[in-house]
Amino acid sequence: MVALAKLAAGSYETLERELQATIKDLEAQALRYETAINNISQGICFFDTDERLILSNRRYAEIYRIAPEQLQAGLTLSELVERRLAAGTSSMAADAYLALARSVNSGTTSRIWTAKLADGRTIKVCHQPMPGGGWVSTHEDITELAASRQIADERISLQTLIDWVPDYLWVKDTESRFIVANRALAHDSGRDKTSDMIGLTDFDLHAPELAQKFRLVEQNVLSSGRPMIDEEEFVVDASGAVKWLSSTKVPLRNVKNELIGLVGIAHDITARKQEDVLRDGQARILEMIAMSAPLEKVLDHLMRLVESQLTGIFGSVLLLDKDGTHLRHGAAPSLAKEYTALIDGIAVGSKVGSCGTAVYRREPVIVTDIMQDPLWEDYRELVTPYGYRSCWSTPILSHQGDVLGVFAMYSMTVREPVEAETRLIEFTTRIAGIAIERKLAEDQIHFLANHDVLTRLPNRALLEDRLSQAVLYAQRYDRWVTVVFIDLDNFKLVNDTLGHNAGDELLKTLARRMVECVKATDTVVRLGGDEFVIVLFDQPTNVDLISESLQTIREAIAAPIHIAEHCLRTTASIGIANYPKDGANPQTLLANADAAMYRAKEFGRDNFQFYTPEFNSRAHEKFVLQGELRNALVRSEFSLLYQPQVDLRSGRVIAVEALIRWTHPTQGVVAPMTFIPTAEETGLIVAIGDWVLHEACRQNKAWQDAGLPRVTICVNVSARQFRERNLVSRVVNALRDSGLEARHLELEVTESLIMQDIELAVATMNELQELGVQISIDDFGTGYSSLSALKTFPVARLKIDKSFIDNVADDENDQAVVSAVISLGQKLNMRVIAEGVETEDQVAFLLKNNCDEMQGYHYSKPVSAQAIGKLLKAAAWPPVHPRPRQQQPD
Ligand SMILES: Nc1nc2c(ncn2[C@@H]2O[C@@H]3COP(=O)(O)O[C@H]4[C@@H](O)[C@H](n5cnc6c(=O)[nH]c(N)nc65)O[C@@H]4COP(=O)(O)O[C@H]3[C@H]2O)c(=O)[nH]1
Repeated sequence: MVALAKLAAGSYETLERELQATIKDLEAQALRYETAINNISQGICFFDTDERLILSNRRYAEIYRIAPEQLQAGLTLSELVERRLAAGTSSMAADAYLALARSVNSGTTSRIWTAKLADGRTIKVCHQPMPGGGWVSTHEDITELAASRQIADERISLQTLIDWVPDYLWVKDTESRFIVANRALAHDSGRDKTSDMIGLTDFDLHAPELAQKFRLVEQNVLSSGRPMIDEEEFVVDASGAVKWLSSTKVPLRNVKNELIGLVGIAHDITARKQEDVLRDGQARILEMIAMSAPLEKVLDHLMRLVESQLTGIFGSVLLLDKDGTHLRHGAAPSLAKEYTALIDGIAVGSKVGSCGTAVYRREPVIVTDIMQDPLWEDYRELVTPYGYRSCWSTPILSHQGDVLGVFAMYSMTVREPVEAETRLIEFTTRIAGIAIERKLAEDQIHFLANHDVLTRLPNRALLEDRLSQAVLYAQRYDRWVTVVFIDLDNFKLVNDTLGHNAGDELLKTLARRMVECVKATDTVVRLGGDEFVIVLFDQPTNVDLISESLQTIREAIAAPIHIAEHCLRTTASIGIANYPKDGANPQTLLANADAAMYRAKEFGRDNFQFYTPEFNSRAHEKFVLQGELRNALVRSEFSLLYQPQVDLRSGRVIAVEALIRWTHPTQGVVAPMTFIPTAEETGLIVAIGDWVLHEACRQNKAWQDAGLPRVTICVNVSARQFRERNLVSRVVNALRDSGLEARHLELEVTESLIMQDIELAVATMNELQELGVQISIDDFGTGYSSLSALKTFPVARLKIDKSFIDNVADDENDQAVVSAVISLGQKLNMRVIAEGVETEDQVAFLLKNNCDEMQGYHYSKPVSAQAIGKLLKAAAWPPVHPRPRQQQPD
């Protein structure tokens, strides 16, 4: 357009000149352009939209080995492909190539790829679509670069590969020398570079035994040609840590299949192994706890288990003392023994190292540097010689949250626990808590099984054991053992009058006193109720010295005891048996001390008796007696005698006392005092008493039915009978069966019987009185009746005990007592009868002192029912103090 304008305006010559110049310029420009294109190092070609070649350079012709003249403009893409195929520089078949090229050409973005030519060269192709259609592509021969890259890649990637593997990887020759080792193996073998491993053997890295073990395994692989797969092995690495490995060792062959060494790979399974050890260890410890293994052993195992999991850690368990203020050694298998001895018994407090403080605070105390932490200020000197630098303590708690002890981990380095250690602390304190709690529960069960809960003294179960030990000791050292059997007198009275709490308090006080007055090696046992046994260990072979100890015990028991507002004095019946004189074994000694105690009771209580062999024959007799008594009722061997009771003023028989007799098949007539106590002990008295009641009522009714003057029949009731709940209904039965009116029956109860349980006694007496039955107090004066209590008793008569009557004629004291009782009884509206009256003087005294009635040999011994019948039949009553008409021997 510019040229035409000029043509219109100027001359042709000018135009031609300008045109020539422009053509020249363009030609020069094209030449420069072609020169430039031909001189670049990459092949280049341009194609138009019709896939016809616009331009290609020389390098392109060179790369594809096509003569430049065969690459004229206008050449089609498929013709070009044909030429490359012919030149052997195509990367694929013609169709495939055309398909690929067209798919690339249809895109709008550039693509780069590497083509591998048929002649082996590698060409990098960069393809760029042109805005108006067609494309330009550059081609670079990178054959050499690719080759060197490949070599570099292979080399670098193999080492990199194996170095990145955290497992151990190695290749060894047939002499077990390392040819290749990865970084992990070199590092753990203490080598800086992997190349430092080359040529080394296991003997350069491990202890000889371990190296030999590896050598044998590898030689086995090499000689058999069979791989070893996933075998567990352990090594000690350069840092001294033990590692468990799962190793695979495979024979290595060259292309000719010749054995040239082996390839090994080993995977670190230490963590898994530790988990296994921990799991197995935990199971083992729980089993030990379940099997009641000693606590020290369980804790020792636990500490070793903890230490097996960690490196450079020492475990320790301290147990909280019963007093709750001190810590005792529990287990610390790896701590220095001297150190554990020094901290044994350490106090709990706010600044007592890690352990004492952790228990005090009831929370973990982590001391990372013992040398700096103020909690250790007072203990630094103590710990310094052992080099412990950090101590992490955690209280061991029961499931209820009570502190049982403390677990500590000591380390020689200044640090705090890592996560794994914290987990292990939790695990350990939990297991230790279970073990300690179990032990405490067992101790408690054991204590309860062997001790009396009230007094906390050993019980019968422990007695034999302690006594056996004492006997063994005495045997060996030629000493004595003294067994003291103690039965408190009238303990029941305290229980009944002051209540069970007072009784318990009394027992506890006496138990404490007994313990205080014997040696620590002696044993005080509560057998139950009010019975105690003391085993005096290691006694001198001298009865006098033993008596001294006994006297101390008696005094301890007798000292006043203040309970609430009461001041009590207790006495005891004590029996003593000594080893070896009175028995060679615990059972005999106990039985003989018991027999001696009974003897003391028979002797009127509040005394002690040494065992003598006669006690045994007595015990034997008692045993036989019991058997015979059981049969006596069935065989009707019992009978009753009757002793008259006379009105002192009128001389009339106003009552008769029924007194039992036993006609023994071989011994003849046996007096009641011989068998009544045994009948009481065995309970047979209840049946016997029932029989007496029925027989006495029946006899009295028989006398009445015979038309004889009416008298009261007096029947003795024993304590045991009185305690029977159905005493009243038994009395009702006897009255009903006999048809006797209640007012003609009197029950004699002893003063001590009433005092055993005043409330119950008064209630029963009231019931009987309501029936119309009379009550009298037998043996009055021997018991403990207080006057105020006496007033409340529904009692018709007091019987003054024979012991006061015996000497009443001469003894002023007895006279005073008897006259006092007479006036007392009369003031209380009771009649008073004197028992055991034998002489005229006694009668005279009684008459003078206004006694109401009397009973005794002076008038009549106990006689048969017939004799009483005759006596009653006599029409004329004897004068005031006559001799009886007839007397039969008792
Ligand atoms: N030396 C002497 N003794 C005299 C005289 N007057 C009476 N006695 C004896 O004194 C005892 C009086 O009976 P007790 O005090 O109830 O003492 C009775 C009573 O406690 C008990 N007893 C007797 N029969 C029975 C019974 O059927 N049941 C119960 N539970 N105990 C009975 O046995 C005890 C002794 O009975 P006995 O041997 O029959 O002895 C009787 C009687 O024979 C006397 O002037 N001089």
